[in-house]
Amino acid sequence: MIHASGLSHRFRTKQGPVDAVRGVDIDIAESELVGFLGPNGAGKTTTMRMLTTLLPPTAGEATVAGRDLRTDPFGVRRRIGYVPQSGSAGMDRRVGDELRTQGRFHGQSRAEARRKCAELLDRFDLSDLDQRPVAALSGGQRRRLDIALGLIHDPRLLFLDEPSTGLDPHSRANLWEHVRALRAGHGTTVLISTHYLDEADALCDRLLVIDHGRIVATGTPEELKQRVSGDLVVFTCADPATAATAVRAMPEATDVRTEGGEVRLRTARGDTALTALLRRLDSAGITPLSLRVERPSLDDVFLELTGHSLREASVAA
Ligand SMILES: Nc1ncnc2c1ncn2[C@@H]1O[C@H](COP(=O)(O)OP(=O)(O)OP(=O)(O)O)[C@@H](O)[C@H]1O
Repeated sequence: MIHASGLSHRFRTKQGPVDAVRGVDIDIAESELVGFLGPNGAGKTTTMRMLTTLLPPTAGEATVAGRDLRTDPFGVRRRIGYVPQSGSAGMDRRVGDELRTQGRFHGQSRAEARRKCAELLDRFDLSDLDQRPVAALSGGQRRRLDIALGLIHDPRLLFLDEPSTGLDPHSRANLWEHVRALRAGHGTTVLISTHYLDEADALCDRLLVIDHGRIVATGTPEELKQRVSGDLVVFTCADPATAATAVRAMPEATDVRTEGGEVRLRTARGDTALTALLRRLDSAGITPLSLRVERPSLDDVFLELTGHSLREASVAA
């Protein structure tokens, strides 16, 4: 659904050139739900603006929804939906009119546009605001309208640039429910950037991690977490030093340490290594008193890949 190679964008500023995106390759299959993660200024929005034809690449090429970005930008636009970070609704328009007009613009009949508008107003808790001017909406309400506008024509490919930012938990849950329903019902492909790592972890099939304009990792959330440093297994027993010596002989265990009366070790898959660990301890005559497995989080992945925590970066922004 998206094939991009060597996609780059250089902004020219008075202070000199800014290489916002540096030779990005992206392949996204039909119906994939892909999370686009990266710290502030990593190049997510610039990449999305190129893929949605809003910004010409300075190098590279891409096919988006089966159409060439450079030679058929209108073909691309007809097939995609884009929810930018900043609002796309006209301030002097009424909420319902804006949605219905957008539906008509995409070729829907009057009745179809009315039906889709009612469905989306309901989905995003905007039904009471049908006649309200956009300028009189709160920030969260406006954000929900932006998302509804991007979804009005049931696009085959949907780009969502930090759609959850500014939404309350209830609206976030509604948004994700809608995104999943779109995929289940229509096979919609979705590229979504988010700073909510828990969302990305739970809901995306695959993640792309970008930093300083380059893709630094791609994989399922599970694959990325495994790549980092494996699970942490922590156990206590009567004699931690002897236990640590016994565990060091295990090929599955790395970085075996004793700390505060606990034995801590890293292993690629904590769940499968547990049986081997328990056998090993048993044969050494050691009985564990407590044992736990800690899986790496996506924030650990971030820290390892980019040198900083996404959580800290987004709080600071
Ligand atoms: N119009 C512009 N002119 C000059 N530099 C720009 C412009 N737009 C973006 N940049 C720079 O390009 C780089 C990438 O910005 P971009 O907005 O793509 O990052 P991002 O990953 O979307 O960040 P965020 O998470 O904060 O939205 C940054 O260094 C940014 O300052």
